[in-house]
Order: sequence, then structure tokens, then C-alpha cells
Amino acid sequence: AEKSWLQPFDLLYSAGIHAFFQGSWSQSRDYLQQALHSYSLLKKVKVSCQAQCQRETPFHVSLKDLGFMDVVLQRSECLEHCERLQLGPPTRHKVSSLVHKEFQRREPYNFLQAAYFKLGQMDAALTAAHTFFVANPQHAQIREDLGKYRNIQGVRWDNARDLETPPHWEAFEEGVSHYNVQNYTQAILRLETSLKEAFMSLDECRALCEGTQEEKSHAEEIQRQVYEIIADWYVEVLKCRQACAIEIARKPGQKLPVHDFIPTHFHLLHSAYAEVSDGAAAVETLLTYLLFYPRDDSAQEKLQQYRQRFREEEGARARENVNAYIQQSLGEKRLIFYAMENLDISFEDPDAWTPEENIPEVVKNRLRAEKQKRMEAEQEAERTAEEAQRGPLPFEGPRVTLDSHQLNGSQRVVLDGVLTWSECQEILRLARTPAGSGGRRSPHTPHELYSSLSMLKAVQLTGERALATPGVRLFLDAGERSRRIVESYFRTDAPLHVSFTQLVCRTALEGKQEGRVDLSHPVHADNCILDPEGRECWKEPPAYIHRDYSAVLFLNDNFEGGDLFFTDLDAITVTAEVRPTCGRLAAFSSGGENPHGIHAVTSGRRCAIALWFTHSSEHAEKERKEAEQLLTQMEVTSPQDGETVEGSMTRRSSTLSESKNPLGKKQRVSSMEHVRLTREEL
Ligand SMILES: O=C(O)CCC(=O)C(=O)O
Ligand SMILES: [Fe+2]
Repeated sequence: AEKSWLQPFDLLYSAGIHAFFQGSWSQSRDYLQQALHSYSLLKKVKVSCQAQCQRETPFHVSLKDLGFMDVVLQRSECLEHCERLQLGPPTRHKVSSLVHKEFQRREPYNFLQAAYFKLGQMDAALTAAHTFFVANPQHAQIREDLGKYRNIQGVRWDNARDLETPPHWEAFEEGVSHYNVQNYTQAILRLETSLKEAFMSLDECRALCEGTQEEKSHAEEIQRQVYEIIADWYVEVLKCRQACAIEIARKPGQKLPVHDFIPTHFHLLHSAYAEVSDGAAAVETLLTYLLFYPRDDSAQEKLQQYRQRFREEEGARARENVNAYIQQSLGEKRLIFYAMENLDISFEDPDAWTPEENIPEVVKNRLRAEKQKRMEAEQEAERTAEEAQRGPLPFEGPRVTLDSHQLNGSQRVVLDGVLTWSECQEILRLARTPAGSGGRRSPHTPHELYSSLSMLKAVQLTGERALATPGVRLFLDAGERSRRIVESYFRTDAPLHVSFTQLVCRTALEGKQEGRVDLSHPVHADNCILDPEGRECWKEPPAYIHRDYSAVLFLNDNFEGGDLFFTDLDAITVTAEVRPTCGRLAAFSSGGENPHGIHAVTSGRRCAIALWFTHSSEHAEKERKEAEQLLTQMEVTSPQDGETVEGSMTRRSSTLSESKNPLGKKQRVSSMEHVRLTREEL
């Protein structure tokens, strides 16, 4: 029989990794596939044995302690027998919690995608990579890899599937989008599917709680009595089951769970059913919602409305399976609260709907205090982790003026001394050239003019007017300088490339400033679409999702207004403000943690270089390389000039006259053609 038992997943996994580092790709692939298969089968067996043994050895009410222990022993025997039949001796599948965590993080898929890639199985590689990526969206390397797959001919990008995310997520998200565009019939179908699947995931998660508790050391156990040990262990199981409500509500790869996940389904469903005039279902789902929140006044009002509108639907009842779930959950909470009162137990209630009166006063205070303590500890941990991660500055000159903590946020920094005063002036001259000073209406406000100069335009300027060269060189260098500071200070785990450089000036229109309440640039995040109501930021097109870090290098301060400010996710609460001044650099991660805007410029002209950085080499700024080449050609003295190289280098910061331009016309034109070409390829 030995042969037919399931192979332990941790052994298969380590064999897969071993083969991987040996370069035996097909062997590695096979072991990794088997490991994943074994892992999921093991879970299935455990869940089905739980269900079977609960049926076979039920607890009856009013058991005396012997009767209770009798059932405990029978169930234990049942489980052992059930699992042994399918899995072999229990010790075979004892796996360290470290390996468990790796599987939860989908680590095997990372090796698997690389093995498939080596074997040229591109569609499978893409699917494995995508599966890993969904749970690890911050992983820089996998993003890079996915970018490569996208460019490989014949890979069907649309086929990228996620093999692990529970099916309720797709159904839930589709349901909500249908609902949002008033497509109620489809919304109902998808949300009902989501509910069914979510309850299945919940059952599975809860069943796995038994048997996953870490074992205490024998020495610890020996001090204690049998009931203490049982109580302790059982409370751990109950806490684990309770945590499943959060587990199913947290989409893989996301930090926070969806608030009130199950009740939300019923909230959306009753409106959707009412919209399609299915009175019975509307009343049924609203009543089910009210099981969670019986004192929700607006829901009660709705109920009266539905009852009047759909008269014939008086027989509708709340859903029994949901009622059973609530009763079970409240029963578990009651025991946990009891343990909190009397034993030294900590617990965090995952549900918002637990009725106040079910929570003993003492426990309420403990819960509150614990929550407070946890939040503070989390903030502190985040802060110290962030500060500990700060890297050194790559060269002398700039210094940190404000760190994230002082800026009341995360992944933010303000530095001074990135440009000298004369460097700022030189770049500002560039902004005054015809290409830079074009004053069109600001896209954001009728009270300001707006002009912008991209790297492409700056290079064209160099080609056409040598006058601009020192400014363009500085414009280029300032971006590279900032890039190095950001990469080093934030200790990014992969190299950063500049992906876009833009010199932007905002000029206040005279006499149009009274009573002005708008902003020079509304609050936004740079790589996602800010949804202040939902307190979320959607990292999806048309947002520039490849942007990882942003920076603003300020050039002047002779204007009024125009401070850069950061807000909370609500886009209203200002958390920090930065006054522009020459050489000051504000740098921050481009995501939802850093919504920002610019206060109205009420007089004068505010100029700054906006920079965006990316880990993806595909999104590196093409014009930057062109500009670099072109400028180097111009700066290195041509033979006719007879000037030394050093001479030409010192000239960098002085103004070049047109006649000194060492670049022949022909050469210049061909360089420009090249720039246009790479631009079109984008
Ligand atoms: O100029 C600034 O201060 C910020 C500009 C900005 O946030 C943007 O262009 O995305
Ligand atoms: Fe921005």
C-alpha cells in the first residue's frame, strides 16, 4: 500500500528546488507540479475527513463529562483512521510552518514559471508567473519577467490565468461591476455565485483549523491539568475558525480585507432583486442582511417599502444557512469572550456585526485596548522597518530635510541641495526658450497658464539651438541625480530607470485670482486611479501603472501659493505640505499611499521638474539615451576646434554660442530622425 500514498509535498518541493538549481528543468517542473498537487490534495482529504467524522460522531446536548470524552475519543479515532487510509501514517505529512508559509505565498509557482520558461513552455510559464504575481504584486522580479513574457511572440497574453485564487473573487468583482453599471440581472447571478463559493471557502478554511495548531513543548504541558490543556487548545481552534471570516475576505495580494464581506453581498443583492422586481428574493435577501444588522434603520425602512411594493411576498424568510452561520459564529465568540474574561487570551473580532450586548463589558475594554495597541505597534513597526531600510545618499551635497515620519506618511522624503542656485537658473533659462514657455491654458485650472518641456522637446531644442545645451545637460543630469538618490535612499530591491522627465511651469493669470478655491493640480496618485469614497486606489489602466517612484525637483520660490501637499486616501485630509525652493527634491512612492496635489499658484510662475521612475526597463525613457548621446557628441570637442577634452568639459556650465556648436548639420539631423523613430516604436 505504501506506494499509493500521497507523497509529502515538502519533500517533493525540496526535490523540485534541488533539480532547479541543478538545471534539470523538466525534473524540476515535474516535482514542483507534484508538490502543488500533493499540497492541494492533502487539504482536500483533511476537509473531507473532518466533515465525515463530524457526521459520524455527533455531540449530543446534555452530555456528562464521560459522554463528552467518549465522543472526543471516537472522533479522534475516526479522523486518524480516515486520514491514515488516504495519506498513510500521520507523521508522513508533518510539515514545518515555514514550508506551509511558502506554499501560502505561492512560492512554488515562482520556481515553476522559471522552469517552464527554460523548457520553452511559454503559455504554462505565463500562467504560473501570473499565479505567483497575483499573490505577490510587489515582487519586482516577477513584474520584470511578466513584462518579458508579454513581448514574446506567440504567447497568448489573454490566456494568463490565476490557478489559485478562490473562485469567489472573480464572481464578487464581476458582480460588483455589473451592479455599478446597473446591470442587475448579471449582478445577481455573479453575486449569488460569489456567496456560494465564499461559503465553501469558509467551510474549508474552518475545517483546516483543527490540527494546524503549533504544538507546545512537553515541559510546558506537564505543569497543566487536562482541562486547561483542552481549553487552551480548543480556544486556539475557535480563534482560527473566526479568522477565516477575514481570510476569505482578503483577496490574494491585497493587504486589507473587504470590509463586511458577506453582509455586503446581501446589501447589494436586495437592491438588485428589487430593481428587477423579484419581490420574494428582495425581501429574502434584505431579511438575511438584517440578521447581521437587525437595528439598521434604513434597512428596516426598506423592508417596509418592499413589503408594500411587493405585497404578495409575505412568506419570504431570511436564508437558513446564513442564520446557522451567524449562530455558530456567535457561539464561538461567546466561548472566546468567556476565555478572555477568565484566562489570559487575546483575540481580535473579525466581524463588525457582532451585537454589542453579546460582548461582556470587560471584554469590550480589552478588545478596544488591544486594537489600539496593535495599531500603534503596527505603525511603529512600519516606521522602524522603513527607517531601518533607508540607504545612504549616493553623493555629497544633498541632505535629508524631512523623512516619512516627519511627513506623516510612508515612502516619502524631502531633500535639499540637489541643485545649486546657478544650476536652477540654467534650467529655468530652458523653460524660457520658445519650446518651454508656450503658455497654454492649464488643463487643471482656468486661473493659470501651463507650459511643459519633455526630454524629447529638450533634445530637439539642442539640435536646433545650441544655446540651450548647458540647460539640457543639466535637465538630463538632474533626472539622473534624482534617480540615484531615490534608488539608494529607498533601497529599492531592483534598479530604477527614469521613465519620464517633464519640466513644468505654472503661471498665475493676473487679476483672475480673487475668491479662487481650486487647485493648481488636483489631488491624485501617480500610478493608480484614486477612489476617495472607497478609500482605494485602483492600479489599472489608464493609470501609468508602471510608475514605481515619483519625484519633483523644485527650481524656484519667487511665486505665491503652489505648495505641494500630500493627503490621506480620502483626498481631503492634508498630511504634509512642501514649500518649493531651488534644489529641493520631494520623492515618494507612486501608489495610493501617496495621494498629492498642488495648491493654487496665485501670483508669479512656479517651475519644477517632475520625474517618474520605474523598475521596468521597457518603460525607460528612450529620449534620455538619445539626449545623452547627442550631448556627449556635442561636448567632446571636434578635431577642428583644437580644444582639449577638459576644456570642453568645463564648458558644460557656460553658455555655448551658436558658432561653437561642434556638431555638423547632417549628423544632427540623423540623430533627430533616430529619436523620432524610437518614439514611434513606443
Ligand atoms: O509639481 C509638483 O509639485 C507635482 C506634480 C505632480 O504631482 C504630477 O505632475 O503628477
Ligand atoms: Fe503627481
